[in-house]
Amino acid sequence: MAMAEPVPVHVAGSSAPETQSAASNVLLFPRGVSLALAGDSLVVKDRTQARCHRSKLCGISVGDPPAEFSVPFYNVLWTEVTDTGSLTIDYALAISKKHFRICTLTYPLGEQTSEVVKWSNTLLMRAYGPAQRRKRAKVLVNPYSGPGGADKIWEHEVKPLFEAARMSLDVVRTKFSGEAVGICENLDLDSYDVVIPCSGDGLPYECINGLGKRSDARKALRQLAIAHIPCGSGNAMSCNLNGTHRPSIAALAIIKGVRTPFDLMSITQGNTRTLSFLSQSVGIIAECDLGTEHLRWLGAARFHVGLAQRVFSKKLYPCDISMKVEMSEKTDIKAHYKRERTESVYTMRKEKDGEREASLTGESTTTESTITGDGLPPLKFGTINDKVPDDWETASYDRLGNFYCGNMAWMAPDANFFTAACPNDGLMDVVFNDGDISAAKYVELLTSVETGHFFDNPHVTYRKVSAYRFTPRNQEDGYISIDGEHVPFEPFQVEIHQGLGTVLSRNGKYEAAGPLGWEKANV
Ligand SMILES: Nc1ncnc2c1ncn2[C@@H]1O[C@H](COP(=O)(O)OP(=O)(O)OP(=O)(O)O)[C@@H](O)[C@H]1O
Repeated sequence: MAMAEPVPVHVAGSSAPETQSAASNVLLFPRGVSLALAGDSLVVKDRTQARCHRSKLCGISVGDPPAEFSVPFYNVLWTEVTDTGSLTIDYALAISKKHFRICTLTYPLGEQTSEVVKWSNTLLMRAYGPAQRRKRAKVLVNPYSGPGGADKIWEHEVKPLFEAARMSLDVVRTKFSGEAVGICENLDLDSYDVVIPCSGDGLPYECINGLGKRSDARKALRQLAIAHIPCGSGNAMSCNLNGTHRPSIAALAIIKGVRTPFDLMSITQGNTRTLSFLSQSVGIIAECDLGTEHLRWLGAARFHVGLAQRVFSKKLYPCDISMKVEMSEKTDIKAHYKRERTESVYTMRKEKDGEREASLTGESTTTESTITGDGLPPLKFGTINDKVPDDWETASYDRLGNFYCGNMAWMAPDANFFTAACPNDGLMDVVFNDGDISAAKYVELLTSVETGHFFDNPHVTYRKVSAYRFTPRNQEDGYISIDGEHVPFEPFQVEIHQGLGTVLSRNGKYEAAGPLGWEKANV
């Protein structure tokens, strides 16, 4: 980090009103050094600082430093005029497609700092936009997530970025399965803005269920956002909200993340009620997810290996499915998606100014959440133990190969199963297909997930539903996966609660591209 000598700076335009609007965004320093707020970037003219911006060949810096370089506002982590009279700017510099390095610009100032303070505040405003600055985070690191390595990821790739962004961090390394449930159940809501699991999708599931167990569950789920640093093998939450499964890129997305209302699903099974944020599956996908634990060391590849092993078996999963179908035509679903993407004003949850709901009363539970509510919204359609409502569509499926219900688009990197999913449309996306199609067709079907053609594949039934019940038939045992967790092989019922939860997202929407051609849908 190079330091300029301490001399008064001049804010260009401050003594020349006629040019002020164009030039007051520029700080001038001696020897031709300047910092300018231009478009969506900070433009730095400073050869000494430009050394780390030299072009790279095979990762090695070559050539002379450029005369100037720009730092996207998105990458600016913090800026301030320090007590000792220096202007500092911390930013994240992409050193590869996967990693950032933190760089600091420091310029000692003279006496004339009020204009610089103003300039620095403008830079902060542009760097953060509507996102909350200096978020107060409860961080939960699962050392055993995915292929392992969450400790290192947190220490080396994530924590330095959060610290540079002046976030306040309260970090817990989880010691046993289920610990995050208790932590979130007992968290002081007013001390944190966000809970950040550094894990796979298992820990966010625990966090949401911990908040859901509280007597003030609705308030807690609304007030505390969940954000995700990807350290597991699937990392769906981070893919959808941060647009990446790379930890340091996710960290920057969280620093700049906006509070976004997020649908959650209630699952009733036996006498329990739990929350699901991601998916439920029965059939080939559930088996791949839950039957490949021994391949955990493979990271994301374990799902591919699992699929390849099972595609040829043509196993069938007979069942009854009842659904409250809201949309069944793919053209209608594309139009709905277009409306959500382009017209929705309900994409950002305001920061905490008077938005907090009154605390809800109710008994606090320390054991499994029971069906009676416990601060969660009441169930509109009853539970698995009630009669199926008359207006639901019920059918028997003797040849089912896969049933998959999702609330997010990507289930893993490159696995955009629920192309039309939206974060707060109050609807779940359901896909299912027969299991006795040829292996070649199956492979084509699964490949179409990666190419973005899955939604339009004629073998795929795609629906938007607000509730459903799944009842397995004629099978002794099998896999049911709720957010990747193994639950008993018993009937279950699901209903969605619009905007019950809050997440941090990069843009107030999912990062997936949507079903092909949605832009041209007739709305
Ligand atoms: N210290 C720990 N020891 C053992 N299990 C833990 C510990 N901390 C958390 N867990 C459990 O590990 C499970 C898996 O966690 P996590 O989601 O982080 O990783 P993952 O399953 O590898 O990710 P993915 O869902 O992407 O495959 C969670 O259900 C959690 O309860």
